[in-house]
Amino acid sequence: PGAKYKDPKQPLNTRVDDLLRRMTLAEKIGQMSQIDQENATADVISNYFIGSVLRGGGSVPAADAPPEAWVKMVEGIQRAALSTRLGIPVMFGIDAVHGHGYVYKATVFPHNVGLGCTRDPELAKKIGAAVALEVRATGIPFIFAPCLAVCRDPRWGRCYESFSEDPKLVQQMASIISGFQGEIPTGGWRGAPFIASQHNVAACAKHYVGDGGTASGINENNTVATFHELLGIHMPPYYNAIIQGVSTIMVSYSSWNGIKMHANRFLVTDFLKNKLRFRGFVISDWLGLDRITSPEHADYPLSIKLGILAGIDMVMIPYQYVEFRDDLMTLVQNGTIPMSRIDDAVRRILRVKFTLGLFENPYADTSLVGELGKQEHRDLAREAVRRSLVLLKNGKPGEKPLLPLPKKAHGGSILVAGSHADDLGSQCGGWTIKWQGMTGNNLTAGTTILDGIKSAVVPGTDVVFSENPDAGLIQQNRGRFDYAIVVVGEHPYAETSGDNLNLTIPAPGPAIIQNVCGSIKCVVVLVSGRPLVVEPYIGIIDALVAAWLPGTEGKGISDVLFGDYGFTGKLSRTWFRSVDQLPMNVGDAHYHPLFPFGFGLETKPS
Ligand SMILES: OC[C@@H]1[C@@H](O)[C@H](O)[C@@H](O)c2nc(-c3ccccc3)cn21
Repeated sequence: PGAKYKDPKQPLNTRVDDLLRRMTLAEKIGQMSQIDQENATADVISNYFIGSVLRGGGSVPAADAPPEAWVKMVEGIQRAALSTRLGIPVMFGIDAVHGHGYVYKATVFPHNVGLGCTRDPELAKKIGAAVALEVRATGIPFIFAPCLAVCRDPRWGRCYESFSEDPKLVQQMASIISGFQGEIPTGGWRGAPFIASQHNVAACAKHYVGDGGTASGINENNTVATFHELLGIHMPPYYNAIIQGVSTIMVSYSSWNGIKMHANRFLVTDFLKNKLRFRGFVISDWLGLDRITSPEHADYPLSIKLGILAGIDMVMIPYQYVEFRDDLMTLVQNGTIPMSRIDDAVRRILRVKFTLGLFENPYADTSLVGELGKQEHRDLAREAVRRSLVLLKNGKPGEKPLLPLPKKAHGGSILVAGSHADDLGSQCGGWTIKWQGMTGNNLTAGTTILDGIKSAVVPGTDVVFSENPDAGLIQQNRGRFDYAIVVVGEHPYAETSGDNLNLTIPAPGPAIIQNVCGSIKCVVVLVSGRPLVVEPYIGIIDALVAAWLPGTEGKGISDVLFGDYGFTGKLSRTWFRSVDQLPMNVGDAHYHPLFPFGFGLETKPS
């Protein structure tokens, strides 16, 4: 009969043990190696027994590639892996962090900071399930999501990837994992990886642990906290992730009290693997081992020794696979790293691959290509946009509310102004088509906020769009407009490029607010990854809406502005008065925000 590990009727652990004992050290190290797709040729995959490939820095099959092209690319890599002696399938991973954002015409959902404002775990699950289908449409079974950071300082460039500053709200939204992977059966199955079907994907809870607590929000920096504070603020979401059977956990670039997380055996092995009984695999971040030293890669053998002994199982190398293999081989052969550590890593990786069904289904289910960007998913994203919006002001003191806006202007025109009114890329933010995101309207398929406004007003209504209207013109024409919608905010960024100490609305946003709102009744819609400085303008603004980074479904904003739906969102983060107050989070002794955590005005559907 064939080898036991190839028999799906065998118990999982029997398959793992049977396969492990057949593997050479080179094959084991291969399984621990994740390389970037840019160097994943058939020869490299087969000669180095590569276990995983990611789409990382910047490669796509082609510009505007359809799902079939992604399927073909992943298939080529898989065929090479299956041609090896033991035929262990490769696991392809990608950052589907707000929908399958890297893929042309995928549905792009609101980034996590906005989803947190819905406070709806069931919505999170539905989104997870939809994203899993869009990822599977491209033949990919593994995503580096969700980010479970508890962002404690909005100056951090990754704060929009965090559901909230409040660990309990992040724990609630961690239910997105049950959408990605499928709902774990009640009872039994504690801590072991769980993937329900070929319509689900292996998820990755990241970045373990305390990524959102770095000093002054400096990316990849140091989180100063007692163990009690770490457990109280940053650890809770990982309990929820493990209970849901999360398959993988990614280690943070950051340090805890000066110790690099990628070298922290106490937290990765003693606590996560032994105390919390996490049974999936732990993956490093990109060059995470290299960055244990400064300068990075200064002593790769030392980096590998510290990272692997800390408990990292799979290494996102992503290019130095020869050096990684050679150095790790040496460290095992000279006894620095025991074979038992290697076997633990490979066992965990194989457990996830068997649970994913990769041995039985190494190739894509091409019947799913139609799931990418499906209207049903776009409708779900539009609902998420509606429910993520937070109404911070509605009418000046003593004046009647401005929202919901009338769809029919009373004789006048409607002015739409601002850099973000007609910019699909900016409303999607980072991790969209490109790592850093893009501005403009031809990056993918979607509707801008302006598109939504135009389709919401009654036909014949004059909507005037001026990205950056001249102050004089506004003055002269002020009588012409019933009201104005000013859409301004941040341009796309990701990771360190988003670190920002002043958090002011980028120019020319403030000038546009002052020019327009100084003359015309205005609602300001802020497109940003986090709270920004608004206090200087709040007096001249009639209504203020936090829209966060809504993604491709811009109609979700006009749906609520014009009253088809009411505002229901509540702040997932404290809205500071001034950056001098930061960090300032709900529960702090000194807490004098402009708008507190949980704040949000409501309107009824009109
Ligand atoms: O894309 C893979 C992972 C992602 O999952 C992590 O959340 C994130 O920290 C990350 N940064 C880089 C990355 C950083 C600098 C240059 C090139 C790539 C790569 N990655």
